[in-house]
Amino acid sequence: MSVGVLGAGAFGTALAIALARKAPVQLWARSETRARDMATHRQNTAYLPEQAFPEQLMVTANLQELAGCDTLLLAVPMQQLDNFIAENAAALQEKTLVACCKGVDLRSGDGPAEIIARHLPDTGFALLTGPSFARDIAVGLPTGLTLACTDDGRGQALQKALSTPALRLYRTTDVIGATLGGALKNVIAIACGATIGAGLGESARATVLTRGFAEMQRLALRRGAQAATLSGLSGFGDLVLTCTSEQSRNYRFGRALGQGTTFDPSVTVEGAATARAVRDIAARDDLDMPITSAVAGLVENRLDVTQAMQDLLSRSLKEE
Ligand SMILES: NC(=O)C1=CN([C@@H]2O[C@H](COP(=O)(O)OP(=O)(O)OC[C@H]3O[C@@H](n4cnc5c(N)ncnc54)[C@H](OP(=O)(O)O)[C@@H]3O)[C@@H](O)[C@H]2O)C=CC1
Ligand SMILES: O=C(CO)COP(=O)(O)O
Repeated sequence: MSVGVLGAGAFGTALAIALARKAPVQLWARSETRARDMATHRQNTAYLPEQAFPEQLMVTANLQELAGCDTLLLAVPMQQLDNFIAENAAALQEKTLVACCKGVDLRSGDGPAEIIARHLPDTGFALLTGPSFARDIAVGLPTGLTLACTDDGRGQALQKALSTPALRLYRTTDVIGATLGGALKNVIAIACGATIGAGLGESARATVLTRGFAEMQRLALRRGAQAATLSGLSGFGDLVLTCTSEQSRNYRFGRALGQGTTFDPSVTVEGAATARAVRDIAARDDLDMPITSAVAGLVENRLDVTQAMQDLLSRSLKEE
């Protein structure tokens, strides 16, 4: 299997570094200047400074140079995926595409699998997700991930090719569960960050995390996911990581909302758009997702954290 990585941000670069420790990898950046800078300095100074590239990592801004790769990892942000696939469909045909993004597209309400199937219906698809910070992967720290693929034969081949001594991939055919777990944990991480930022305490955060997990399960099970996927790495595992770590951009964004401070708008915060997309899906499906709705309200500046918490606490009492 020959692997290329499309998207040279933090995650794409980290995956390329990890995989290039065992076999040649091509990393594609959309910016010629960035690609040249990385090739010269053998590191990604913009997104992942001080992580030296292995010898077998090649960088390019020319997609044609990845023509020989049979497997392409897509590491662009979720809200860019639709346009990215549409613009580059010709180069992506007849490849196996492994989406590495976490979220739900705001325009269509779709996840990566549906978006790719719409543009490239005959292309092999898998999703790589789970609790993993880019820097940890790049450094070579032990990390467990979920590889979701409906075609289990393809899934087994990808699991083998993309696992390394430090990166341990678990396999599932439940693409729906893996997609929704990875998308929704970012929304709940914003809520947890806001809770801590507003000084509401760690007990409150534990409640938000746990009731957030109940929301994740409610939506995912309704959409056909398996319960075991939600309690696995791509669901519960990533939820715990993202809701409790200062490394998480979603958590830090939520904390800034809670503190009433500004947050750099150029930073990728997948949970912000996903909260709005999922709030709309839940309304259509007649599902109760109060924490997700509260996060959508915070992101849209219709609510502040005090009001959001007041709304959540004043709901009628219910069974767990
Ligand atoms: N960072 C992490 O720890 C993890 C991230 N992920 C997921 O990976 C995905 C990517 O995140 P991450 O790498 O962190 O994000 P970053 O913000 O670090 O990087 C985003 C990258 O995508 C590129 N990009 C943006 N839009 C386009 C486009 N239209 N066409 C081509 N390239 C584009 C950017 O290019 P440019 O620099 O030119 O703007 C940049 O290289 C997200 O869905 C995230 O949830 C998953 C697990 C861990
Ligand atoms: O998905 C991640 C960890 O698994 C990265 O989280 P952030 O996007 O919040 O930084």
